[in-house]
Amino acid sequence: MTGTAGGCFIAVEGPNGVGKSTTALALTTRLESRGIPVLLTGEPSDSPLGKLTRSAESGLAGRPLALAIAADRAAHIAGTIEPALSAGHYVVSDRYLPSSLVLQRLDGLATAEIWQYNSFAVAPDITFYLEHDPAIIQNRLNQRRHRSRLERIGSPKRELTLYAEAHRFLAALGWRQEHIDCRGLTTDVIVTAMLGHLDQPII
Ligand SMILES: Nc1ncnc2c1ncn2[C@@H]1O[C@H](COP(=O)(O)OP(=O)(O)O)[C@@H](O)[C@H]1O
Ligand SMILES: Cc1cn([C@H]2C[C@H](O)[C@@H](COP(=O)(O)OP(=O)(O)O)O2)c(=O)[nH]c1=O
Repeated sequence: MTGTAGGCFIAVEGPNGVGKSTTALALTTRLESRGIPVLLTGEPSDSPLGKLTRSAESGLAGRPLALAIAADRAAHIAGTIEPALSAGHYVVSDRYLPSSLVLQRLDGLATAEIWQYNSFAVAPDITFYLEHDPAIIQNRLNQRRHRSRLERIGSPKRELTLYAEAHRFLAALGWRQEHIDCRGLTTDVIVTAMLGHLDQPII
């Protein structure tokens, strides 16, 4: 997506509980503080289709869930991400296609089938994979009152392994991806590390 009128598409990925939502919000706030217009978004999206997908997650599983997530992603790209980039905005997405390469695999699908449903997806300018000690992530998840079906069948360790496989798969397709080991790092430091990886580093 690079070159879209100054816009920059950043995906924030990583296992449940690693800190994606916290970091995506902090990244957005930091960019805005530098005068950059930013759209903070995420998947499933907050459109009616995304909300339906989110609420149906305990009832839908496997292939039907994968297709619903892919449909929401197609609408999210065409209706939200691309228009923001065309307007020269930065876009920060809390989860994107790599989440499907992890969560739909947890749900029993093979990578080839997941890719078949998602091959339309534009590559972000950069995708960040947040990583942490699986025991610490698990501790965080244990504090949550509600845990989704996929959160319950996965584990931080398994998700980290599947993210490493997703990284290899997408690297072969030319995606630009960076890992950030969050152990012992404050959110501010993580955001600074992310900004240092951008084509036009932001201080
Ligand atoms: N850098 C950090 N240091 C310490 N705790 C963090 C950090 N980032 C996030 N957290 C905490 O970890 C928990 C999970 O974060 P969250 O952003 O909801 O994760 P995710 O969106 O990946 O599920 C929250 O309680 C959050 O406050
Ligand atoms: C983005 C994405 C989400 N999901 C599902 C898994 C989750 O149970 C659900 C919601 O995502 P999640 O990020 O866990 O929700 P929250 O924002 O509430 O923490 O959507 C997929 O199965 N595949 C995907 O690619």
